[in-house]
Parts: sequence; C-alpha cells; structure tokens
Amino acid sequence: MPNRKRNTAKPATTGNATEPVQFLQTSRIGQIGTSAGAQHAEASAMGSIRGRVCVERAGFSLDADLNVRSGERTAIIGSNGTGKSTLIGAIAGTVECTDQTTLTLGGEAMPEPEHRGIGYLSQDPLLFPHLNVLDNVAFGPRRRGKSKASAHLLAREALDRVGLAHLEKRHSRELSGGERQRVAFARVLASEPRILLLDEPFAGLDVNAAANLRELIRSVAEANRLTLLLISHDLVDVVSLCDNVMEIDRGRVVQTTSVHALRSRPATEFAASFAGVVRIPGVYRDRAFHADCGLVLRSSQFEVCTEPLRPAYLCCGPHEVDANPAVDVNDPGCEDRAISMVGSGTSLVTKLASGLMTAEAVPPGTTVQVHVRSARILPQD
Ligand SMILES: Nc1ncnc2c1ncn2[C@@H]1O[C@H](COP(=O)(O)OP(=O)(O)OP(=O)(O)O)[C@@H](O)[C@H]1O
Repeated sequence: MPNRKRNTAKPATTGNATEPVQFLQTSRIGQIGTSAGAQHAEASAMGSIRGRVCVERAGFSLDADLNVRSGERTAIIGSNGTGKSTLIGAIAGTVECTDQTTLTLGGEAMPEPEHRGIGYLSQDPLLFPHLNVLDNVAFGPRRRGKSKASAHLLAREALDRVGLAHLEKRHSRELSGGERQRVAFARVLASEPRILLLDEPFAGLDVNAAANLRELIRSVAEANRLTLLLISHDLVDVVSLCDNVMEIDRGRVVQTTSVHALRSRPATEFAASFAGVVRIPGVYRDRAFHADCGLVLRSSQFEVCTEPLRPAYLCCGPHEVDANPAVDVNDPGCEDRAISMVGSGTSLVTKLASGLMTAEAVPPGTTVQVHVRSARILPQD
C-alpha cells in the first residue's frame, strides 16, 4: 500500500468551491507546453495516470485499472451510478480510496491533492457569490500565496483567454449560465493545470454555449498537451474532445478503445447505444447473418470479421439503414445491392433507423424489407 495516505487525503476545497491547484509554476496561460522545450517535455510526461483505483462505499465498489498517458484525452462513459464521478473524484483526491489503490501520477506515487496539478470543472461552476469575476478567478493564485497584483494578472490572462475580460467587475450572480461556466474554466486556467478533469461541464448549456466552451477547452488542451478526462453522456462532446473512450460498468472498466472504434465496432450494448449504432446479436453462417431476433440478413456488402457459427454482432450506422420497401427481396440482384432483412413491421424499421434495435422477438406474420447499405459482422467476445 505505497500511497494509501496520499490517496485518502481530503480534497483541496474551500467553502463551496473546489479549488484547482497550480503545478506548472513556470508556464503562462495558453502557453503551457508549447514553448517551454525540455521543461515542457518533463512536465508533459508528468501527466500520466496509472494504477488501480479502489473505492468502497455502502452498496458500491469501484475497482478500476487506469493507464492514461500524458496528454491523452479520454472520455469516461457509462450508465448513471456506475462510478464515473467517483473515479475522477479519486484522481482529484476528493474521494477516499482504499489500501488496494496503487495510483501513480507521472510514474510517481500520487502526491497530495494540492500538488496534483488538476483542474476540475463540473456542471456546477461553484463560483463565490460574494466575489466579482476577477476575484473568483484570482482566488486560487491568491490562496497559493501570490500577491494580489500577480494573482490579478494571472486572472486577467485567464479571463482574456475565455473571452470574458470585459466582465471582470461583474458579480457571478449577474452572469448567464454559459458565462458562469466560462469563468469557472478561467479559474481552472489560472491554476495552470496539467490534467483537466471534466464532469459533464456542458450539461446545463445551450448548444451554442456548449459548442463555444468545447472549442475553448479543446484548443487549450491541445496547445498545452493536457491530460484530459471527460465524463459525458453526449457523443458530440466525446467526438469533439477525445481520442479514447473508457467505459465503466458497475465500478469496473469494461473497455478502453478509440473513439473511432467505439462507433465502428462497439463492443458493448451500452457503447452501441451511446454511439447511436445499430447492433444486432446473432451468428454468421451460410453467407447470411442469422439474428437472434429471427431476422435473416444476406448481402455481398457484409464486412465479415468473425468465424462462422460463432456468436457475433451485426453493426451498422443508422444512416446506413434505408427503410424503402420498394425493393423486391426476391430479385436475384438484391443481395448484391443491399442487405435484405425480412422481419417484423414498421416499429422494427423505426428502431433500426434510430439505432434502438436490440434482440427483440419478431412478431410472426409480418414482413418488411429493410436495406442496409453496409454492415460489419463482429465477434461477440
Ligand atoms: N457521497 C457519496 N456517498 C456514498 N455513496 C455515493 C456518494 N456519491 C455517490 N455515491 C454512490 O456511488 C455510486 C457511484 O456514483 P457516481 O456518482 O460515481 O456515478 P456516476 O457514474 O458518475 O453517475 P451519473 O452518470 O449518474 O453521474 C452510486 O451508487 C452512488 O449512489
């Protein structure tokens, strides 16, 4: 239990607000890692997060192995209550870990929370209502011992970066939700983090505000090669910000994959739903896919990535489904043009097209022709 004490340390919070802490003392906002040469290389390598994270609570246990490289941008996905926030809370030091935890940061035992270089942003900006915008952002640097002047300088740089320099005198209660969230991100920037932990930061924002903040976070993370862990239930966030995806189910990591693979070869039912991909279980035999739900699908457009007779999935995007019933499945050319599915009625078509199709029983006596332009057949392992 090399770092038990450190992993059980209390969070770096003040009052109502979680205060991210400074680690890269030498860099300036927007320039972390882009111009600091060897210093950056050293700092960059320090953003890796590896090891086992164990948390025990009444009725819930988290036991996750992490292998996050420095500068990697990883989405954490999973159903409600599977332990995503608990996991990043453990990394931030706001959640107590058990003795089995072996988490390391940059290859070293996990330091105290205030020395982890973590910037944390959640759905709730948690601004101090009695402070103006500038003092909210300067709060962290002040607490770390900066003079008022240098804390304000750092805060102004951060506010400039998020495009809110003109609002520095406003109180947080006088801001819109989107502005509050940008101020919260400026506060993160003022702490000059090397790791960003984002817990559904776009959940309360309208589409434009969310897109703006996503772009801002993406450019800062890229420019500074920050390690980023993002919890989100939205594929747009994941595709915009991340390269990799970690899926958590009931406190366990069930897969770590690329964003591309999540969409092209979803390994779980949840991943398929998240990516909006049609995923139908069955087996491939005699040049046809025999779905568990009773559909038989034939096509020369199948990309078969499995052995015949093995449990498999047929995967395709909803945009590849064409519910045009005009094609005759008895036409000998049909197999060459598209997959022909013979199964239940219009609800099946709707479910296929919306990506909601699962292994449901097909009511007997109804026939519908559905065309899928291309599909992959993947092993069920
Ligand atoms: N402070 C707490 N004390 C005790 N149990 C908690 C606490 N916070 C969360 N839990 C429990 O821990 C489990 C994991 O919760 P967590 O918030 O990590 O899930 P999540 O995957 O982030 O969920 P969501 O997607 O709904 O935000 C749940 O069973 C939850 O009830």
